[in-house]
Amino acid sequence: MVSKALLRLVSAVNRRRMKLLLGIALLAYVASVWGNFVNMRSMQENGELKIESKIEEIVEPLREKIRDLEKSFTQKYPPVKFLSEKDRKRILITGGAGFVGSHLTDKLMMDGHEVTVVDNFFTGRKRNVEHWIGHENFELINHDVVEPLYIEVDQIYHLASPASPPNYMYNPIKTLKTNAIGTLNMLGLAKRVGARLLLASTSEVYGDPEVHPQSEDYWGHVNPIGPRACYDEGKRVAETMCYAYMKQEGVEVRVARIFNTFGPRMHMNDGRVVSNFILQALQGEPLTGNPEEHTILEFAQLIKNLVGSGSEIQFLSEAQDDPQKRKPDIRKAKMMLAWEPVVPLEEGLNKAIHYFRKELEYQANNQYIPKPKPARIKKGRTRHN
Ligand SMILES: O=C(O)[C@H]1O[C@H](OP(=O)(O)OP(=O)(O)OC[C@H]2O[C@@H](n3ccc(=O)[nH]c3=O)[C@H](O)[C@@H]2O)[C@H](O)[C@@H](O)[C@@H]1O
Repeated sequence: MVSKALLRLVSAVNRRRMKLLLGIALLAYVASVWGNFVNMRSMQENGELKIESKIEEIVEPLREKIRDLEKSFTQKYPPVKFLSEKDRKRILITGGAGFVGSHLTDKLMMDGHEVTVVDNFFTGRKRNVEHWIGHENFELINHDVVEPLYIEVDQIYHLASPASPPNYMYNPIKTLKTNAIGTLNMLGLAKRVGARLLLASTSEVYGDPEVHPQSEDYWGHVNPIGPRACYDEGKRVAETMCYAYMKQEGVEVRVARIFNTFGPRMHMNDGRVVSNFILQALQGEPLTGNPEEHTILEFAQLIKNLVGSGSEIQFLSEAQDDPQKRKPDIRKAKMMLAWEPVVPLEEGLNKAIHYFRKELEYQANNQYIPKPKPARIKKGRTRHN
């Protein structure tokens, strides 16, 4: 009896235990299912976050591209003055994509005129005037002035010609054609439309000058068959043609004899002293100074210091017909035009250095670093210009 009662008691206890155990197991099961569910949820959320950030990584540069595109559609041009029809001139600038021409383009555009740039891009570059492309007052024509040009304009600035020795000596006959035939064509155009023409001439019309400084009435000292003659004589005949058209045809002409200039937008391969020295100093190469010209040596030292370069200064033999000394006598220009240079040497050099540093970076990014080369005459090659 006792044993039966004991068994019932034990089994009752066990049933309760079993129930308890079952309850606990059920709870554990529910908890684990819930846990898994929560885990999966958070994994899913994590996954969603990861996907979202991946999408963001891809989309953000696209958004940036769209913003750039939007900006380019609403492109802001440099500020342009409004000129009435009466005051607004139609101006042709030959060589307007070059170093000097593109700055003139900026000035005349900002003054509110309609500017047509004509350039064959031998030394000029589209980059120099790209900020005006699309502007209603601006037009860019790829044309060689050796070919006639028929357009209607009020003024002509005739700058088209290579201007640095390596460039104009590259193809001397082409340089002669550009200055002779090109200037003839522009004067013919000026005559037909009654436009005033300004010729960009050069200090090289003085050759290796025998007077110092050089004034407008000095006739010059040019070797007519030397390596620089294509440019020197080309510009001299261009000047002669301007005054012949003035006297014979009544064309209004102006001649500006530009001395050695330098600054932003100068071509990397220009080959003149300032760009050569700056590029050499920036690239840690020797500055090739002329021994006879003390001022050139000073110049080399100044550029070296401004660049902060470790380049040495190297003395080479001088180039044939290289002018020994040149300095403009600007008294007349000052008196009649109230003109005188306004940018001090160091400021101008710093601007040029800043520009060339950027150009070197640009070239390096495009895997091409040109080095200024000394001028040389190419022999035995047929050209078809
Ligand atoms: O050989 C001559 O006897 C004549 O040469 C020129 O007259 P022309 O050859 O008719 O030429 P221009 O009108 O002066 O024009 C010179 C060049 O400019 C070019 N041109 C003319 C006009 C124009 O709009 N665009 C243009 O490119 C023509 O190719 C032309 O060959 C002189 O102007 C005349 O005085 C001279 O008598």
